[in-house]
Amino acid sequence: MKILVTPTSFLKPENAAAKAKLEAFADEVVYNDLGRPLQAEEILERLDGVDGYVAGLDYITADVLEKAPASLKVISRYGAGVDRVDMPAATAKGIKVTNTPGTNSVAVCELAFTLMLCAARNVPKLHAAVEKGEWPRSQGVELRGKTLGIVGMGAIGKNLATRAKAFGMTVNAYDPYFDEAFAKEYGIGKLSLDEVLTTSDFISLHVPLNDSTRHMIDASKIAEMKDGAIIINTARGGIIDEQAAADAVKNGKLGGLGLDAFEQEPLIDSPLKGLDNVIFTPHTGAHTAEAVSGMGSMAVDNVIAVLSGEDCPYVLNK
Ligand SMILES: NC(=O)C1=CN([C@@H]2O[C@H](COP(=O)(O)OP(=O)(O)OC[C@H]3O[C@@H](n4cnc5c(N)ncnc54)[C@H](O)[C@@H]3O)[C@@H](O)[C@H]2O)C=CC1
Ligand SMILES: O=C(O)CCC(=O)C(=O)O
Repeated sequence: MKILVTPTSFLKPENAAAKAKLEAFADEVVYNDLGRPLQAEEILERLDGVDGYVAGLDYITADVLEKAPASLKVISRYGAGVDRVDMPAATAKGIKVTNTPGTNSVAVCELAFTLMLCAARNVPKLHAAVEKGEWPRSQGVELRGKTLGIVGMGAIGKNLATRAKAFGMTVNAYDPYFDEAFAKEYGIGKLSLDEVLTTSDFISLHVPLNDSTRHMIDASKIAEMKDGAIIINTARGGIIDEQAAADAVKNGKLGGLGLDAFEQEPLIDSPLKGLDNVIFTPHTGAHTAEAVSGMGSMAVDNVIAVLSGEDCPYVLNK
């Protein structure tokens, strides 16, 4: 068996046991030598003879899957999102795709909360000012008493909701598969998407990127939001129309943005850069010691289970 492993954080010490397990199972394990997610051509150059592929945030397009060798049986996503895997093409080729749901939900929720607090108090700007020898006594807002609107109340959205309640926020959510029992237990309001967007001081996005969520936050949706609303996106670039969001920060409609995910990663040229109270992190929501270890061990278990012909509950395209 030959396995390709591309998430560079898989090689952190937290994954020593998972790495040893994989290396004991396989005849050959090839690691990502580029130190970043792979583009289509770069994937193909590394797929020769590969049976299992533990995949980071690589762009696994239909073209890659059509040209993939017949040996490839499983793509084991190291993480929750599968938007960068062309699922119909994988299914057509008989390649199973798995993911690691829930392994990084606390890590991402804590980053979303961090971005929300940083935007509320303008922390990055204050830090930069103090570094320069300035001492601005800026004024922010408290989260207490504010309304948080969560779009997508799955693993991450639910973790965020409970923490926001502890901070004294009113929490409402939109999710087509709304979990009524959870909402009742924690006092979360069930609203439509438009109601969430028009009534919230903070809006946090936790939906997968697909055809129904692409640009779900566009200029028209932003226009209906409360003046000064702050949007947090730790889900995927592409859910927000970045040009529309940048324009809305510039003209004062939005109070700020906290972003961990972008349409083009890494973020090089972007209308979002250089704006007041737009806070970036480099798609690092899942990068805590705990989540890296959780993603690594489940991704390894998934690839081994599929290649061993065992039942794997995390196969998304049965
Ligand atoms: N920044 C990062 O490093 C990470 C980002 N993510 C992103 O966050 C997303 C959510 O992750 P989880 O909460 O773990 O997934 P999840 O599958 O537990 O939750 C997603 C929720 O979104 C809901 N949903 C689907 N379509 C919707 C729509 N059109 N409107 C509203 N709700 C909708 C689903 O019903 C589900 O409850 C992932 O798909 C991934 O893209 C996930 C992990 C790490
Ligand atoms: O950081 C990673 O490698 C994966 C995080 C992520 O975006 C996901 O779980 O979908």
